[in-house]
Amino acid sequence: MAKELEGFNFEQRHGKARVRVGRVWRSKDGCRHFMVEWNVSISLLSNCVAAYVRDDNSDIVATDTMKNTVYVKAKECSEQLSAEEFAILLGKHFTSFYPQVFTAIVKIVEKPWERISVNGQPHEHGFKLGSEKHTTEAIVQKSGVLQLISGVEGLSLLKTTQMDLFGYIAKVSSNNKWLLHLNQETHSRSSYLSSKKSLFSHLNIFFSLLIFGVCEYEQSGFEGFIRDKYTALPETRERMLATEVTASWRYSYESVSSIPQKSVYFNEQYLNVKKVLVDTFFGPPERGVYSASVQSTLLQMAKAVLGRFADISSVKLKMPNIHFLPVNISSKDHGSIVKFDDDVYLPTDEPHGSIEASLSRFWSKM
Ligand SMILES: O=c1[nH]c(=O)c2[nH]c(=O)[nH]c2[nH]1
Repeated sequence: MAKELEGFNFEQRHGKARVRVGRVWRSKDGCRHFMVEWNVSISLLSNCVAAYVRDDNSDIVATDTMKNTVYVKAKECSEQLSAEEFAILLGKHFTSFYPQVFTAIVKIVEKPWERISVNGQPHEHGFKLGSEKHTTEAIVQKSGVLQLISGVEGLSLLKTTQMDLFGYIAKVSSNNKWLLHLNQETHSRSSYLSSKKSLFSHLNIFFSLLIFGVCEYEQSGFEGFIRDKYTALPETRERMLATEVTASWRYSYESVSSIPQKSVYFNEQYLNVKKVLVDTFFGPPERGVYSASVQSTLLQMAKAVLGRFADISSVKLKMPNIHFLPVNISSKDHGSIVKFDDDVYLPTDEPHGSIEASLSRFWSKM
């Protein structure tokens, strides 16, 4: 909240960032362990202007106390809970325990420890580190008003340029039981290409098109953009599409008392949303889905989330376009040494395209 101070607007907050805590819970028989590792950042909005203007710290909640509180509350949580619930629990504590504090902002990044399987059997107490991270931010007011945002960061996704039309049809045919008899000598793409003029091949193409309708076999392209004297990028319907998704979504629960009571509800929701994002990016396993641009894929992903989850009011996606550059090498003496044929790429991480957008329901406040 802005305050007038000696003719200026003044806003302040203070907190403790990056408090790391691990918590283990055990099943009733003690055999199965559950664990989380959280990185907690707390920011308190409070009436402590005197500390800035009069060297009077009497209204300050020490950031060291905030750090200790994370461990005390983790200890007190005897049942496993989600990062969202822990963030809300901390927010409720700071805003109710201290008269000076009117708002608490608690962010948590959960490290992706996943239960390991040994010989296909889930291990009782063994974990390995996964890749993308579950994030959350709870903003809790003294009145109990809540804003709850969850997200995922570091979700790296890539779809390769799809094979050409004949390769695609060969794959479709060889995976399709009732076409298999037409397809005895066409399991590999090269044998397919060498026999592509045969009657069988034409029948394959015919039946494949019949079954799958319009043959949308490319996975990603980028065409029809502005061309001018600065533009060198060729148009394409065949390219690698790689990104590292950062997504955040706002839940529609508006008070701490209205959140679902099921203890790991938000963990389940995190997995559900992530699945919808990933499935929408890739499309069905056999066919995939064409991406006309990162922008178009991003919007489809955002729409899928809002379409699927009634308790999510808005979603924000950041999807850098991580370029895989075609490799073409030629020498003065030998001419072309490597000619790009949708096969050899130079992976890069910078520069990268930066594409982000958010989508909200009309009644959303995000
Ligand atoms: O999907 C894309 N969107 C862009 O805005 C863009 N710009 C660019 O150079 N390549 C791409 N690809």
